[in-house]
Amino acid sequence: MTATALPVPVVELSGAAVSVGGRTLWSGVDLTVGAGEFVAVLGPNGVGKSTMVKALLGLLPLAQGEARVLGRPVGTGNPEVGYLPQRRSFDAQLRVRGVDVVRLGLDGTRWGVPLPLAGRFSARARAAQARVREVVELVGATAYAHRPIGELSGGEQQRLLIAQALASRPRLLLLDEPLDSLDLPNQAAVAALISRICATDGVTVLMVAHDVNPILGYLDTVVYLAQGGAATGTPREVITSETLTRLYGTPVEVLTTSDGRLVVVGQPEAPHTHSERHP
Ligand SMILES: Nc1ncnc2c1ncn2[C@@H]1O[C@H](COP(=O)(O)OP(=O)(O)OP(=O)(O)O)[C@@H](O)[C@H]1O
Repeated sequence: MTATALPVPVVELSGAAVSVGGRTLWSGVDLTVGAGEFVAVLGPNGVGKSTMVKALLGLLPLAQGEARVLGRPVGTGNPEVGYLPQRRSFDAQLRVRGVDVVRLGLDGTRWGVPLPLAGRFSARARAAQARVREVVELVGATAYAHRPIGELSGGEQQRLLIAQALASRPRLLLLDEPLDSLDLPNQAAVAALISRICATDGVTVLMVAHDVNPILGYLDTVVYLAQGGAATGTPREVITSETLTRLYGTPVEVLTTSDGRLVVVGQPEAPHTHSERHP
């Protein structure tokens, strides 16, 4: 009898540690993430959440342990990995349309160079247009995607940027604080959208976030980073008063609401600016 091959994990970290400038940010991180899972990377400011994304992109070598993405050692320029970096904003005067920004996710290097007339009607161009339409619809941005991106709200811009990252059909999407600067209803809406993308398209999403509450109901796995330690597992395993108090070094309480949802109270607030990097 032939044994059925187990699916290859999308993200695997084993005994992983990262150092910058000779300082260890986090260590001993073990994580296995499968297809279609929604994972949040959480923890206080400066603990190294973005650095974890950079390590998975192959931009920063691990100091210890091993990192594999889609069964292979991490490397740069993997077309199966989509990435949305932290803190993007568009100038209010920018006239480029939302759909053009999304299209950049397919052929970024050719942006702004008009195709020759014949090229505009080629099968390839038609397929690209169809894909842009499809992802714009998927993120619910059809109504405003033809407007200049600079005129759109933060939440609308964020949806179009997620569409851009999805355009090339990545199997892993790395999002660095995509909810930053969104109001609470928009944070919940974008979290619901990401969860839908995981479920319907089988895309694995690893997202850095500050506040766990708006996304908690959608997460399969959480990674809490803290100085000198880390905890990974399902929200129910990791999000406990005891674990978060230990990781943050300050009292954090986890409550269960009458309808069974977890709520984290007392998690240190994220400052609006990164004072140590942007005085
Ligand atoms: N290339 C680098 N060289 C030196 N230090 C760095 C480098 N990149 C990051 N750091 C430092 O590593 C630490 C972790 O940075 P990182 O951006 O990963 O934190 P974070 O948890 O994402 O923070 P935040 O919540 O504030 O966005 C910070 O102290 C930062 O200044």
